Amino acid sequence: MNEQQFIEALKKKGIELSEKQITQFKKYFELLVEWNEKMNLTAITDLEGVYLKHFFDSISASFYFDFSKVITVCDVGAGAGFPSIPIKICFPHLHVTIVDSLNKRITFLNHLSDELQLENMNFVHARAEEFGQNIKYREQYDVVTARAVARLSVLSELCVPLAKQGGYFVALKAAAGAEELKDAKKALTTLGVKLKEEYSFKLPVEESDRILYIFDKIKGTPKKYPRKPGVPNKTPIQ
Ligand SMILES: C[S@@+](CC[C@H](N)C(=O)[O-])C[C@H]1O[C@@H](n2cnc3c(N)ncnc32)[C@H](O)[C@@H]1O
Repeated sequence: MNEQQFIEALKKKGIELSEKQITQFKKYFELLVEWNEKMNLTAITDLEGVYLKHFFDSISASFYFDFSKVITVCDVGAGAGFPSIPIKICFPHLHVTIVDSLNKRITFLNHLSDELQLENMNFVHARAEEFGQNIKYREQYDVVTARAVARLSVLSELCVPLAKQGGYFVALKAAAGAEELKDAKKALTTLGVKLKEEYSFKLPVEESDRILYIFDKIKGTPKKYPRKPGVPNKTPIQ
């Protein structure tokens, strides 16, 4: 998907990018490729791949979940900024917190955010399970997002404690998400979340399967979260 196809595809979905936003995506691509030479950010570095598999794929969550109705977003394990930075570019009113356990990626994101002149961004170097235990951050976000971080059973333990009561947990998944959902049923019930909506669709061009899960965090759910949730990445914090 080249830049023009990206602009057209978003327009069809009701997102009309301004010149400023088009330039922000261009700069994002350039910085991603430049920094990827110094540190491992992504295996996808060709323009068409980045616009499709990172930018468009991230924004596809907003075709089903209305980000214009929320303010605070926490993106768990965003790596090089996915899905929250492309979403933030399209919905500039959002206040976005990214938590990632790899400090090099946080350094990249701080630089990226300055270069793109993004406002109301907060980057935190931490494990989500520890971040979520901090009373300052726990149950603070309207919506918690994650893509390609862990299986749903573990991911829900990382993300749900951060969502406000009455807020949402939005998981961007590939086809394997369906199996993961079955395994995660118990964890989701314990955490007090309910599957609100589920959308299966295909990423254009390569026609690969995607599933978007939107979970509701029910008001009045138990405040007791597992003290030691499963940790997907056993390596020491870096
Ligand atoms: C495979 S990458 C995916 C990055 C991005 N979400 C994407 O879709 O391209 C997984 C990211 O999650 C981070 N991560 C893994 N476990 C984590 C945890 N427990 N808390 C915070 N970040 C975590 C890793 O450092 C890495 O940047």
